[in-house]
Amino acid sequence: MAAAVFHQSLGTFLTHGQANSSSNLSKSNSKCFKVEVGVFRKMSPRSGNMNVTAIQASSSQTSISDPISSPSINTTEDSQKKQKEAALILIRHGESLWNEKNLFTGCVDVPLTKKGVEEAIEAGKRISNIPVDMIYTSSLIRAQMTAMLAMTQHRRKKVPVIIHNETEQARVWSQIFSEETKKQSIPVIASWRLNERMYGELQGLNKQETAERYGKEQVHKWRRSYDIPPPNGESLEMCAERAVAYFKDQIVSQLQSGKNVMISAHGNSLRSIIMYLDKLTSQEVISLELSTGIPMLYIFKGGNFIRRGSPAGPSEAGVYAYTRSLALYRQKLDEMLN
Ligand SMILES: O=C(O)[C@H](O)COP(=O)(O)O
Repeated sequence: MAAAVFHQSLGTFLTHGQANSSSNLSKSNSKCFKVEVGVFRKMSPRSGNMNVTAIQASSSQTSISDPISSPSINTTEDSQKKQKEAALILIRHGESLWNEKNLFTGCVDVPLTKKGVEEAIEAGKRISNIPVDMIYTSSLIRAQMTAMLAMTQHRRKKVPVIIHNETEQARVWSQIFSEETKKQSIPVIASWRLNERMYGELQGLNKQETAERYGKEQVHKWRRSYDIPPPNGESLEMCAERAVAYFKDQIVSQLQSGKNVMISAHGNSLRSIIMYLDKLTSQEVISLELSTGIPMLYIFKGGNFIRRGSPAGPSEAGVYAYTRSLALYRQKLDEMLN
């Protein structure tokens, strides 16, 4: 399987990067969704029905403008639309050198592997049509590399610029003095609050060997339970206390003002944010797995987060593009280039 997000409540893997994954998705989840024409209704996870993942969108499903066919994105009408909706892209970093070695990583700062670099570039292709106004990353290099590599694929060719506010001097020395250049930049804000959960005394240990030593069940509890921390490390609950708080304090206001936001972070900091966005219970979050390098799209509208699922490929229009016409345009372009 190329990549997957597993969701217990869906009872299935949502596969990506496969030509027919959208239809698989529709079939496998047809019992779980209530899909109305042009609308994805979010069902209560607690009722046993499931949160909605996008299957397909049409141009009537969102009023966010098509950035290719409507380049005049700054008109009054468009900005009114933007006040109502914004896109939120979440991406777990690409494979790191310690993912490859199957070591607990947590807050140890290791870079991407070559495969991780490729995953980040591939992720960038999948979101290349979605205008990005702000980028948030953790303070760890694997998340920052992923964000930067993904943005190399973006159609708008804006330049991601890391904001340095750690000291007054850093802020002053990194100023930009051209309004035009600022417009062509995307601020990148790094915060340790989006870091991977601190894995305590498991950091640097091999996951397989740890399971053999302490038992699979115990290690699974450390890795996936909501409130059981690994020895001297953070539980998901503790990780949520900083990551979700940061999301609510710093990021939601950007979305409310209509800015499209990308967050490049980690398996567990993103699990805690997704738990919040999808209103998952502490039981449901146990089965939430995020693959490396797969962007996930939410639309923020009327104060709600509507999950659009993960970008699956050019033929799966609405999953990753705002409008069907944009997706078809993108598909044609991809076909011409390949
Ligand atoms: O920190 C790590 O080791 C991984 O990035 C996430 O690990 P997990 O899948 O054990 O939570």
